[in-house]
Amino acid sequence: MTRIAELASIISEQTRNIDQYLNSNGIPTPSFDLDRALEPEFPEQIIAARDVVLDANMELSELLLGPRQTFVEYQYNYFVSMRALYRYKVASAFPVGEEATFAEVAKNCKCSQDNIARILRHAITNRIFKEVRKGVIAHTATSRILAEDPLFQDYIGMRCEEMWPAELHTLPAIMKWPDSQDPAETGFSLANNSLDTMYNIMAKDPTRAKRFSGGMAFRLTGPTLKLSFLVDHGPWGSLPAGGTVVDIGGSHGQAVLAIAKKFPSLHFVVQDLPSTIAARRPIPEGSTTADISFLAHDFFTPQPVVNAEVYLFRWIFHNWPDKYCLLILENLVPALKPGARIIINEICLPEPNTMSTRQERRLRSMDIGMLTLQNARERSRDDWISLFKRADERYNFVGVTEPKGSDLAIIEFAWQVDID
Ligand SMILES: C[S@@+](CC[C@H](N)C(=O)[O-])C[C@H]1O[C@@H](n2cnc3c(N)ncnc32)[C@H](O)[C@@H]1O
Repeated sequence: MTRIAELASIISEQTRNIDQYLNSNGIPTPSFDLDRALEPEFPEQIIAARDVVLDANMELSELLLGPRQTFVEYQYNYFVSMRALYRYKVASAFPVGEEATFAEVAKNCKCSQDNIARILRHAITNRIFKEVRKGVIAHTATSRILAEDPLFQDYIGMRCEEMWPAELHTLPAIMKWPDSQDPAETGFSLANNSLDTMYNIMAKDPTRAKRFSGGMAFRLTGPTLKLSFLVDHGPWGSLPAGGTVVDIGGSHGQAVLAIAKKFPSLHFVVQDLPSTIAARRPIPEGSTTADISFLAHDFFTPQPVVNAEVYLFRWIFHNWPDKYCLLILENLVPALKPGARIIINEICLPEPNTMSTRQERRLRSMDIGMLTLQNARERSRDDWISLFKRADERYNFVGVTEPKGSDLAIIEFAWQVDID
């Protein structure tokens, strides 16, 4: 059997499994119709089947296109129409469920009719709106989310207005500052005509900062970043009752709250910068009986909570070049008791050829994204071990758990003792 026939057969077999699941659960077939704005919550085996289909489907398409056409067909100007939809607020130019002519949309968006028609017809090829009759459009599920979900709007804004220009400047930044470990020498800095870091640039513009954090919040709702992976696969059940877990850079305490709901006998401390701690949302009343406290702490200074059982870092180190990660880890050392566990919840980049190309592409894209924004990086298992050992030889690597379906692994170190 040729590879393309093999792929077609994988797709056929797994699609049949998904189809059977949808039928037996009364779930309508996937579509971009208006009423399909929300993806159903699939069980683990259906998510796995879907991944197999998507991986095989991507390989099949690329094989059939061939090396040159795969590149030519790549949508290198995807963000031109997407950015225009965002800037002109096209999705809000007419009500969901109704129709509008190009002329009406152009008038409401204060854009020329010719441009709006070209932008829309490009976007329509990505299933954002549909042209129901010549020159008349209606919403699809995608344009509906764009009209109704403020966090999705922020995400699109962040992609088009922040990431895209910064990506264009990433290579010039690498050439200007080779191997820089300075978060102010990046594509993002160049795109902003600045010699400052992304965080400082954002801090000067509350509107952009709010959009960025909304975009990040949207990303965090994605199925591959669910907190349940950390709750179900972390070491929480093996900790003594009353044991302390410190979530460093824990933002508003989302991760801690998820863990606390299942392990209420633990004591939790959420640390973040003073501004984040001051702006935090209160823990919803009745959501957990666990003891959760918040503490302003800069992780580049010595850790004030000593002798905790666990120090958790979720999505922290990938924001920083090695030089800064070493500082964070060195500042943790004086607080550690023998056997203290350091839990990292982040991407663990795969060894070559151990993951499907589609999934590896997603992780490698995140790595390039971190380079673009902060001269930071995603790390492999060897990178993690080397980083911790460079910080202090007494950090012992325990292991990596990679929950199925999760982009983030659980990487564990123990202080001074060997844990198998
Ligand atoms: C990518 S977010 C991760 C938030 C959270 N751990 C999560 O998983 O959603 C990075 C967090 O690090 C915090 N942070 C940045 N610099 C910090 C510092 N010097 N000290 C403490 N927290 C910091 C940010 O405020 C932000 O909440």
